[in-house]
Amino acid sequence: MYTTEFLDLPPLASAGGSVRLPGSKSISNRVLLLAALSEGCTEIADLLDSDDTRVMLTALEQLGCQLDRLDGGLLRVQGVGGQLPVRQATLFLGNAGTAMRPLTAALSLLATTHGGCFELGGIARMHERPIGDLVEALRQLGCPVDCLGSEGYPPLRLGNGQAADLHLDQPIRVRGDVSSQFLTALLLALPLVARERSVTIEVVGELISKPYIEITLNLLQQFGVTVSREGWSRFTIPAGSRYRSPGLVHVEADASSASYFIALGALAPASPGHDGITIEGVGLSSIQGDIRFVEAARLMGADVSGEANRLHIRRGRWPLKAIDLDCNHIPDAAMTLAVMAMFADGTTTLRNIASWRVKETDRIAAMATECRKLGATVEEGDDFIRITPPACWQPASIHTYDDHRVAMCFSLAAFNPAQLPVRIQDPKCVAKTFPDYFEALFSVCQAHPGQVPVICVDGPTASGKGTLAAAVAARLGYHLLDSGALYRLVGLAADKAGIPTDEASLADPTTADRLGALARSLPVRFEGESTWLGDEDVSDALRAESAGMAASRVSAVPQVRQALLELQHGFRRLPGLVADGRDMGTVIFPDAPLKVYLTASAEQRAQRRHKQLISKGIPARMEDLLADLKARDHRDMSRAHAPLKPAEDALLLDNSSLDVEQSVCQVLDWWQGRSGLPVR
Ligand SMILES: Nc1ncnc2c1ncn2[C@@H]1O[C@H](COP(=O)(O)OP(=O)(O)O)[C@@H](O)[C@H]1O
Ligand SMILES: Nc1ccn([C@@H]2O[C@H](COP(=O)(O)OP(=O)(O)O)[C@@H](O)[C@H]2O)c(=O)n1
Repeated sequence: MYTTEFLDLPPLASAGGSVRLPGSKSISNRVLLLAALSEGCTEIADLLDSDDTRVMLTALEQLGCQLDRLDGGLLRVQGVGGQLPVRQATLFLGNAGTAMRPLTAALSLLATTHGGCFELGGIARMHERPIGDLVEALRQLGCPVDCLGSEGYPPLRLGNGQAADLHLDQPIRVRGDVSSQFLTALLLALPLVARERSVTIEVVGELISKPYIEITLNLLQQFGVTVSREGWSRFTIPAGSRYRSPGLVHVEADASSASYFIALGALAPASPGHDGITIEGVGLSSIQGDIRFVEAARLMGADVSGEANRLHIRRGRWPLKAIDLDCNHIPDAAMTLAVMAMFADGTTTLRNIASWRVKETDRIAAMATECRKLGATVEEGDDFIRITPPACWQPASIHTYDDHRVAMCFSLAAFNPAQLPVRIQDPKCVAKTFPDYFEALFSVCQAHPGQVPVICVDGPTASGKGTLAAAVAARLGYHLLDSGALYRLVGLAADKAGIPTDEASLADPTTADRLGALARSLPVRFEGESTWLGDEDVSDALRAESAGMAASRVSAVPQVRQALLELQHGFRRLPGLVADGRDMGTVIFPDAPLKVYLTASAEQRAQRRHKQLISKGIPARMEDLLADLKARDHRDMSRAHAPLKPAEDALLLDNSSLDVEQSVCQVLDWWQGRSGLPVR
């Protein structure tokens, strides 16, 4: 997951390949609650691991439900059989509507029938999301529910510690035209109190987002409760209902998450050697309503085929076709249509989307504002949005409103025909449903040739290149290439293979060829902070001064430099790279948009290295370090092949009087200047 302040997406050119998506949020949180309330033990496969499921899991544990993680990613939930072991708890539910609404209903009923008291709250935005209609319905039933902040909004107190009877004789009336989650919450909760009598729910107003109710009914059935319904206005839970575990439940991949990859397949040219995008884990027989996004994407021109559990998407009609569509049945996935609309041949109108206004953020306003930043013309109303594609695309920094879907939608704008980069602010907001969204996106996308950005940091030893490069890479979410480590590895590997690396031996062409062959087939693996050579962790051995000296000697051998060239180019991957070494800007990445040549006085550098070694418990003498350092500088600068020198277009940074943070800020400033992106 990218936890950076922002993530810059370089202009993307093509896409192809296969992605497996994380489990559906709607199914995951419903299944968790049902498994927890059931009799018996449920094993759940492919459960989504995200912010919203994590708050549900924590809440269930607090309520006394036993959860065990099994091998193979299974979660075992020991059901409580409708009897909560805990009668009092304060639950923090973040911004997860799929946890807040059903838990409110279930805990209200249990608190009232058993005499408990629960407080439910979340982050500030959760306290702005209405829940009054559900509260009203629960009060009709005789449940004590107090709104602890504003009336009609969380946080809530459910129950007052006293057991009381519920009024189940009259149908329970609930509004269905603001959020279908209120009805879902009641449908999930009422079987707990329908052992002796049937319970009926009447929906007031036109029910929105019906497909989500279908998911609920489908899952209730899997857990042993068959609800009968008259149209979409009256639902009856039969007498004698009780939840029984079905044993094993598979969670489908998230159909709303699939919408980004369906859109990707529809708007990206196929990468060489690929025939579009394949999505694994969700297909045409999905129980999720958002699978009907496929129909909407087809209307816009996408070529989508599929099987029960897989989808395949190719770019069909191009440009995409503008549409005018009632999106009430796909409220979440419809946001993706708004971004597809920017690639269409005219004005697209998405209607009947009033529920967008009460989601993670006001999504109509958010989509309108951010589409406009990119140059689109947008009209918005209470329940619609109308988008005309940009005549002239603008570089934009997309604000994401702590809304995962805004972030995921706008990543697709990186396919803009003007080949402008797109900045996504706060990319970690995707953690709500799809923590590794950007990794998945990058795994199937390609940038235009030479457009994966590289920042080169070259300079003499101990100038702080490694420190600076790592910090800049971490701030930007870029990959890191410590090219010196590769030369150090060759030195170590030569030592192990018994190939001499003293200067006289290196002058012998046979030795040079052997070293080149060794460098070409280095069995190297980078795993987090560790570097492995074959089956040996050489992370510490690599940092020894002797390894640096050996690296300096072998790095003068042209065969070695040539052998490492391709390996180094392989590090240039989306979303970008920071590369440190001696010839990053001059030889390896001559087209890099930013090259920094980092220096400090020899004395300063020797002092830094001394401090660094001593702090690691490695004995060192200043005089020796200074002498070695000068020898290394001399050899690196005077060798015939790829000598250390600033690239012609490098920016010089003497950090003798700067601390690490100041150097990092300077480089980030330069980078911001070259990115062509607005800061906000
Ligand atoms: N700007 C700086 N000011 C002070 N010390 C620094 C600075 N940059 C790096 N250092 C310190 O100098 C030491 C050597 O830095 P390192 O990144 O290993 O250099 P290089 O990769 O150029 O050999 C480290 O202990 C690091 O913390
Ligand atoms: N791109 C590079 C990186 C390192 N090297 C060589 O490898 C040696 C060790 O590099 P390093 O970056 O790990 O060394 P330090 O600067 O960290 O001391 C350097 O002294 C260079 O001779 C190189 O020739 N080209």
